Amino acid sequence: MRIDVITLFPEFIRQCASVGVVGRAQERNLLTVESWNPRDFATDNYRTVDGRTCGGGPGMVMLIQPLRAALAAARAAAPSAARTIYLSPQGARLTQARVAGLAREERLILLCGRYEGVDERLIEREVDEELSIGDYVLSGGELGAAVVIDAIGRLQDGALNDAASAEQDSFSNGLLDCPHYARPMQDALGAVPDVLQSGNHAMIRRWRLKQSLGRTWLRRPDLLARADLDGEARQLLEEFRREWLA
Ligand SMILES: NC(=O)c1ccc(NCc2ccccc2)nc1
Repeated sequence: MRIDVITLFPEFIRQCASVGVVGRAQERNLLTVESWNPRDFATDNYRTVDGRTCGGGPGMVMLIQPLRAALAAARAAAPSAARTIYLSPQGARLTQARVAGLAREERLILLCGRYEGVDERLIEREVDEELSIGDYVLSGGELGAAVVIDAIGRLQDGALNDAASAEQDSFSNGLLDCPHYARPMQDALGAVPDVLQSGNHAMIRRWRLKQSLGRTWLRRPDLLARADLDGEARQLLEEFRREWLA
């Protein structure tokens, strides 16, 4: 998969995509992340990329011309068509389900706004989808792009050493994740739950599912309301609730 990022801070994106699982995915040629700086495509002597807001008001808006030229260069850099995504507070909320869909695309172009954002005409004409990583305003779309790159990168086949861990992630089944423990089994902070030391994998699977259901019930009832629970899950949740309320 190839992701091209249009950003005034290419170094930031390059760094984010060079560490950890995403960096390894790039080394394994599972993912390519390239950045394009609109300032390199500005045609005036001052390399201007922003302009005053028409109609007055505070702040600046990113100009059409440098962005269109950078987008055209990014598109021309590889043969296949690319879905163009604009990171903005006005976008649809990013969810794991949406990430899973985007992870199957062959190419993405991520457009990062700065200042008050991008000229609306560019969004209408060149952007396929607006995405928001949450209901808050940042100084730029780059952190949103980094989030999208990370969430998608780790889902590329071969990126995670143990593919199962992507399946068992929080949200991959619509529930929160269960608790995790490592050695020592006994520590000043407490003991690892006995079931995890039992070696009984059926019991361990049930315990983990029960913990995920219980945590989702306690912390994110909104997710639980949307989850499609089978018979076993409903029974385990009931057990958890009974024990919790006892
Ligand atoms: N919540 C998000 O995903 C997000 C994305 C970008 C951003 N800041 C840049 C910007 C500001 C205004 C209009 C368009 C882009 N802040 C938050």
